[in-house]
Amino acid sequence: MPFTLENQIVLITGGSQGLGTQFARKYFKETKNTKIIIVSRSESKLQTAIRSITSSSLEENIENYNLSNYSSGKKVNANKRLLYSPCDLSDYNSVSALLDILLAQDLSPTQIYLCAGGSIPKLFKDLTSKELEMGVQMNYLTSLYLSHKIAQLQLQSHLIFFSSVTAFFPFIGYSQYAPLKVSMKSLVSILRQELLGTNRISCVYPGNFQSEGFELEELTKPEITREIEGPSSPIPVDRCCDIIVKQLQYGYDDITTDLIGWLLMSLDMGLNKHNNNSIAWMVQLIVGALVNLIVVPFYMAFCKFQIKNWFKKEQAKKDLDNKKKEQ
Ligand SMILES: NC(=O)C1=CN([C@@H]2O[C@H](COP(=O)(O)OP(=O)(O)OC[C@H]3O[C@@H](n4cnc5c(N)ncnc54)[C@H](OP(=O)(O)O)[C@@H]3O)[C@@H](O)[C@H]2O)C=CC1
Ligand SMILES: CCCCCCCCCCCCCCCC(=O)[C@@H](N)CO
Repeated sequence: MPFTLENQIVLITGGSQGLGTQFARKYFKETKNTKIIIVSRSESKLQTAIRSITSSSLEENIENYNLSNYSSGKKVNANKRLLYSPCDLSDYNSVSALLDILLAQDLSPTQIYLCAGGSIPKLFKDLTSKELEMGVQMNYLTSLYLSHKIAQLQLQSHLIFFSSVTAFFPFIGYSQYAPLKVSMKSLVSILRQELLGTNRISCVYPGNFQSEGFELEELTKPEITREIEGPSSPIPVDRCCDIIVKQLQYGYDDITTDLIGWLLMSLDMGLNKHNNNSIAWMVQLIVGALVNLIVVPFYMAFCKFQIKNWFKKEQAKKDLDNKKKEQ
């Protein structure tokens, strides 16, 4: 079935900012009949997103957009195309309640963008237990619980998961985040087998793009992490959104958003990238095999040198600070 924006019911998690809001904006502006529901924990952020998408004045009663205000007795107005619903998707019961409301309002989603996620880049030893827990909740449980409910309800939604380039190459500074994005890749592979024939399942592996989340992670990102991810300079969020939609329209289901992401995915083809036998896939497979053989051993030696050097510089800085304190 061809991928279209029109005549859909689109559920977007992580829709209160960043890429999620951008998808909602694109559907709202480029379609006439598609209904869009944005979900995240914070009602105020969702309302801000609604106002920015509809460029509606502050006076308009924003509560009219709140799906939670409608019960089975009070139906959503048929011409209401944009709605929001506060929901902590890392809480299973909240996810169940969200789906109950959607089904009661005849809003069974045809497309679901599982954008909720985010990272706190730090060295592993510097992370707090709360930050570790948040990493699992935001980057795995939010997608796990929602896709589990979709599978149990046997809804035939097109599921679009969001992993990251770090799933192909987890590296220093992303211990709170990358392991969960690798888990996302693994879950997608299994669901493609278990939901074969009922759900189209896509997985996006973005490189860096500008968003509120990206700005936040820059605050704690170790310099060595920034150095390694240098080749993935952040692209505008609208460009990232358009790249993803274009590839979905081409029929691709393993999607990257920049060249380095494509290259790193080529190194990770394995048993799970054979779901769209095409020339593009063949080229990527051959490039990956050659680069794995010829470039990767040298790059990994260089990367190890970079990291060792960085630790030496950090230690020198600490020794200098200690000397100053002693004087
Ligand atoms: N920006 C980048 O460079 C990259 C991002 N990605 C991935 O792309 C996706 C979108 O990224 P980006 O736009 O930067 O995201 P942001 O960090 O800007 O926004 C994250 C969104 O997730 C929501 N969210 C977080 N936790 C929960 C929860 N428990 N339940 C419901 N909603 C939740 C937040 O809303 P609220 O706080 O209201 O809950 C917010 O809307 C993420 O999965 C991210 O990991 C991948 C590679 C690069
Ligand atoms: C042949 C070998 C060449 C290897 C080159 C290595 C280059 C690594 C680029 C990594 C880019 C990581 C982007 C992370 C985006 C993300 O998920 C975070 N912003 C969190 O949101």
